[in-house]
Amino acid sequence: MNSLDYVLNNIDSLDRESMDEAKKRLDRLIKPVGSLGKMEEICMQLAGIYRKKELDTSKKAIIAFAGDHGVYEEGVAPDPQSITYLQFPNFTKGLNGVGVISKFVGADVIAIDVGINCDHKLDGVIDKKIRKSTSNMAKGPAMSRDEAIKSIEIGIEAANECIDNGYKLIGIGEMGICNTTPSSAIISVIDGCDPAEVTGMGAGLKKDRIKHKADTIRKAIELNKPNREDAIDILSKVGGFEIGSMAGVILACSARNVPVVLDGFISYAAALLAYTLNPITREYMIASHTSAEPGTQKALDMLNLSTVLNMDMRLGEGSGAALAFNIIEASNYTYTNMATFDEIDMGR
Ligand SMILES: O=C(O)c1ccc[n+]([C@@H]2O[C@H](COP(=O)([O-])O)[C@@H](O)[C@H]2O)c1
Ligand SMILES: Cc1cc2nc[nH]c2cc1C
Repeated sequence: MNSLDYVLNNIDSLDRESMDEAKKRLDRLIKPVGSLGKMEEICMQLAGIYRKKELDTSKKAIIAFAGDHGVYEEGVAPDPQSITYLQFPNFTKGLNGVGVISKFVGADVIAIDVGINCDHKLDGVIDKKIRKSTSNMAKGPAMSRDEAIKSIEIGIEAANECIDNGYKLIGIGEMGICNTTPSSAIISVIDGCDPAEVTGMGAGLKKDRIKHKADTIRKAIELNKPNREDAIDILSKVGGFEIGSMAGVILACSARNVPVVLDGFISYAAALLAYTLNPITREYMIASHTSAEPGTQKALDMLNLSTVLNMDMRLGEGSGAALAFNIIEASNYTYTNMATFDEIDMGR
């Protein structure tokens, strides 16, 4: 049930009949046909995912993973690596961006350490540490193939546990100083573009260091030669533990008929890995917001997804996914509670 092979073999396309039923209801609501725009698309997608026209998005969670990155030593991130372990416990205390927004929207946050570079136990954090940080991808593969699969299976297990506990809407989040570097690498490999096209400031890298960051990514790709058609190869050579786990959540949600809400730039890299493993997964994704990181549009284009919100956010953590929960729930509430032309005489 938690194995990658099992999940990959159990992902089906959305249920067209339920989507058609939802569309029929949407077209009977007292409004011009299609006038609720993306709210309507979301409701039809939810109906296709849940395989029924009655939608329940009330119990929701952000599953966030944290890990550190060996490539940090190349000077590609602006902040001390210790921020990863200092910030992660704040996720479940309602103190940081994702914590506060989740509190506001009534979502739970689950925080899982898959590779933070610290030895001590972190308050409110589930310990699934694979290793204290990946290896430096500018010098060799970031992780072994077995570790890559393990990172995905940790994500699958976490999502399955949430779904067993009744969660109906799941968002993905992350924390990892330096993780825009492997994210840009993954997006560049899958797109086939030069890393410079998809590399940006991350958490605030100075403009004159961005070229060095792109050069480092190019060096890592040239050295490791990831196969762009093999997601496990890409993850193991230029990825990160938390990125693999986020991909695992996407795969499990797709196999269990639960919508999965993407967050920012790092989540797009995870989504592209899941999509490369099984393209049907994109039908289960809701892209919450357009990250300010360059490379965003390329990633979203490859996934053929458009975002719910455009807020110039680049915090990560799951903050954008949590914020979009409100829009998704409002869409469902409107679809469920608006009157229809059959119920009210509107002269037609
Ligand atoms: O979500 C995004 O689009 C996003 C864009 C830039 C940075 N971040 C966050 O900042 C960290 C990575 O930035 P960096 O510069 O250290 O690679 C990591 O903890 C992410 O959560 C997140
Ligand atoms: C404080 C801080 C919080 C973050 N949350 C996600 N990435 C981050 C990076 C920093 C530096």
